[in-house]
Amino acid sequence: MEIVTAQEMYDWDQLAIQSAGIEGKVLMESAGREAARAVEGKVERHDRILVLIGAGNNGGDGFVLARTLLNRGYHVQAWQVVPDEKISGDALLHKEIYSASNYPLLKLEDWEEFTAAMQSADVLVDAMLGIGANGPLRSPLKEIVELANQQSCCRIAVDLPTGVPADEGVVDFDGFRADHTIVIAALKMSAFLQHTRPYYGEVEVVEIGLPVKYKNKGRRVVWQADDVKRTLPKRGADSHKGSHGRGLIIGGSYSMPGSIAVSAKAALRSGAGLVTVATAKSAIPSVSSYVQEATFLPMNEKDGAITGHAVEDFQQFDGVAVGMGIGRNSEVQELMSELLAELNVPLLIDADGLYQVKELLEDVEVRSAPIVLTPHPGEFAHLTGEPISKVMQSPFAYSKEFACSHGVYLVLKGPATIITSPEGDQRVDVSGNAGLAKGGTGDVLSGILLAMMLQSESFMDGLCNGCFIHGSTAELLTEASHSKTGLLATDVIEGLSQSFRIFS
Ligand SMILES: NC(=O)C1=CN([C@@H]2O[C@H](COP(=O)(O)OP(=O)(O)OC[C@H]3O[C@@H](n4cnc5c(N)ncnc54)[C@H](OP(=O)(O)O)[C@@H]3O)[C@@H](O)[C@H]2O)[C@@H](O)CC1
Ligand SMILES: [K+]
Repeated sequence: MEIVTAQEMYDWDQLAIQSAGIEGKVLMESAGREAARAVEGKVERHDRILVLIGAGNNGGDGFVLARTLLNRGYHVQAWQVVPDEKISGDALLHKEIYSASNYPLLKLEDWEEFTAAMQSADVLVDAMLGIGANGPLRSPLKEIVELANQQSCCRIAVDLPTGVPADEGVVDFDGFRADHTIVIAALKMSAFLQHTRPYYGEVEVVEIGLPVKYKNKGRRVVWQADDVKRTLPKRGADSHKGSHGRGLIIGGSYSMPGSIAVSAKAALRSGAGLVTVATAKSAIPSVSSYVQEATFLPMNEKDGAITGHAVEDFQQFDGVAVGMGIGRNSEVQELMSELLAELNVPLLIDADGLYQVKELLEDVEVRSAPIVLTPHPGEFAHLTGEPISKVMQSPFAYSKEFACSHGVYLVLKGPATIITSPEGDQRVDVSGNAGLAKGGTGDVLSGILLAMMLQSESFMDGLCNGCFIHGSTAELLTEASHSKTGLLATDVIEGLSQSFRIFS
């Protein structure tokens, strides 16, 4: 499913109109009718529905939606909240069709009357402003949004909640706080940003007949269950442990053995053929007691942390994950530098390894074997040298800039995880829930991703599948047996088998 900016949506729309000959008024009819159908799924027959209609094409959708719901016998009041002269083009045509259907159109002239109507509505439908939002909300939309947000009724937005920017990077806005947003044709970027996402409520996308042939080439999409089922590698009947890759996990220390233990176990549970753990000698007993299926490469240590360099021993592996619980001392920096320069296999870097990589970005750029970086927002801010708030206002742009300029796969973790390829393709994984907001879950993800790197033909598919499986496992567990409060990283590992049964 596509994720677009406002401009990309307009381009798609224009191509459909010019090249496929679908007229704008036809698209508007489809958009309004599909939105009406979606509204029907969220309201009761007896609900009093108030449709707020603005000046642009979003308002045009509102005229179609109001007419459609009235035709179907719903209790609807249509309120045009802008002066007549503001309405033109396709929206004006649909206003005329609405009026020709003999349905009453109310106009915002008396604020008291309008307030009373809002207060007695069970459902407010916002068709005031969509992707054409330009700058902070002006009167009267600003006051209407404020009033609408004070009501305790159900709020439904068409395409975008009024005032919420479609694109990333805009933080200063007032927005309609929707319980549901019915998105027209394609998801807008702001549905995935932490500062705009809460305005959307539940999201439903409706298809309006835009020819897919002209769409945005799929360079920014949501990765969904069907994609996982289509691309997750199957285990052949005649495969052996060597067919599924030999993975190495480097990290851990005497005082932090858990991170590497859960990574190793998660990699094995995700199908890696063989997993070896390279860690401080003193950490091996505790790691091995949790993950009996792994083999070990003992590393020299100082104060319980890795100091040894053994890159020649690492060349035999098909993929390496480094950084979990490894610590931040200068010897680790040397090891990271050596890994980047000498190890010629795919390398995933997480946690403390990311901290070290900040100083080694030039080595990252010249490395020919793939590199995967898996930061959370704080780690990504550190890598970019920008404040976390700035990075998270425009995570698509920052991710793309970073992945392309350094030639890495970037997995920017969060409620909407953005996975970016070195070529700038982006996919978003929205699986998972608040149960994952706990220590150790990132280490589990690193283990899953290593296993996917070992087994997938396409790196991007593998990384996206790994993120999806991780999040979906948390969802499955909290639906079936666990609470979000009590969920542990180790529970997620134990739940992986169930997820692979569903998605393989
Ligand atoms: N793309 C598609 O495939 C299809 C798209 N469709 C629909 O069209 C929508 C896009 O329509 P659009 O381009 O007319 O923009 P839209 O959001 O209605 O806003 C424009 C109006 O808002 C006003 N306005 C702007 N900023 C403002 C502010 N800060 N505060 C107050 N007012 C402000 C602006 O006023 P002006 O600046 O001109 O004075 C102008 O009157 C899209 O979201 C979808 O719903 C479907 O119908 C069919 C297929
Ligand atoms: K809207």
